[in-house]
Amino acid sequence: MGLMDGKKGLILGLANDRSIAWGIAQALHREGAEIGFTYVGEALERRVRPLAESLGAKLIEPCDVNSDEQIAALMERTRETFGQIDFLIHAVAFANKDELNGLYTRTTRAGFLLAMEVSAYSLTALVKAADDLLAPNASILTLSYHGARKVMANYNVMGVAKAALEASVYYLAADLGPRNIRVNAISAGPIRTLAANGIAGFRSLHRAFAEVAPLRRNVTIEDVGNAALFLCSDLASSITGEVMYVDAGFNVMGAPSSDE
Ligand SMILES: NC(=O)c1ccc[n+]([C@@H]2O[C@H](COP(=O)([O-])OP(=O)(O)OC[C@H]3O[C@@H](n4cnc5c(N)ncnc54)[C@H](O)[C@@H]3O)[C@@H](O)[C@H]2O)c1
Repeated sequence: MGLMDGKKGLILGLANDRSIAWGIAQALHREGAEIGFTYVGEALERRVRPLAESLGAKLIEPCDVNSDEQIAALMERTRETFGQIDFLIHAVAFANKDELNGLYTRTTRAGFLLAMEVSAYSLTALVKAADDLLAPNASILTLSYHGARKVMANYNVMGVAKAALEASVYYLAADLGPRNIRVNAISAGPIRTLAANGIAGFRSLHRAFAEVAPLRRNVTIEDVGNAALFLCSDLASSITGEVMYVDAGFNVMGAPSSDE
């Protein structure tokens, strides 16, 4: 018996086998979930399709979250393939590389709006479009980062977008709670992925993190996948509106320990 037996849903944000979405997909699949995947553009489709097929995916569709038409088409295909869905995983974010270095005060209007649209509004757009597909007990999950709450050098406009994303989790949880639909976020520690490559100084941030975190290590996509599995399963049936840290404890530290 798997924790996700009989559950079906969508994962948006798979780019390659280093994606957090891949860690989540593997954990949910291992416990019996049936998963549909999306991709953006042909280059990513070539990477996503074989990964999705290796998990027996019946639905692999394009979806640029900035397009209401593509979101609507995705939900139509989802209805045909699955009927209702029990989970929706949003592992999507983007900001121009130019905005992810130096001073936050240099953020452009266009760069701000783009980061907000892809990284924050898209969760609301997806939930809105999936509304009548969501089964009672469905679980919605997004990915945040500590830069939403504390200043992280170079994270800049993405920190502001993640703050909006976390607030969206609260409001969506309040709206959908009466239907027993849960909405949560995982705030993951830094992981070397395609998206993380765009952030200036990420390598040294990644290294320093493991020196400061109470567990003295970085987190993996498997760690995040297992936490996502918990939040999407019935084990977490009373948890909603929560931003759960999966960060080896980094967020509780004020100053680094002086034990070495
Ligand atoms: N890697 C980290 O250190 C870290 C830490 C905390 C949170 N996160 C968050 O985890 C999530 C997944 O990122 P990742 O690190 O696995 O990187 P990733 O590059 O593997 O995934 C990012 C995904 O966003 C998708 N995307 C970008 N623009 C899109 C659009 N317009 N429409 C649809 N999809 C779009 C990309 O195709 C890609 O699949 C993101 O929200 C990211 O901010 C990452």
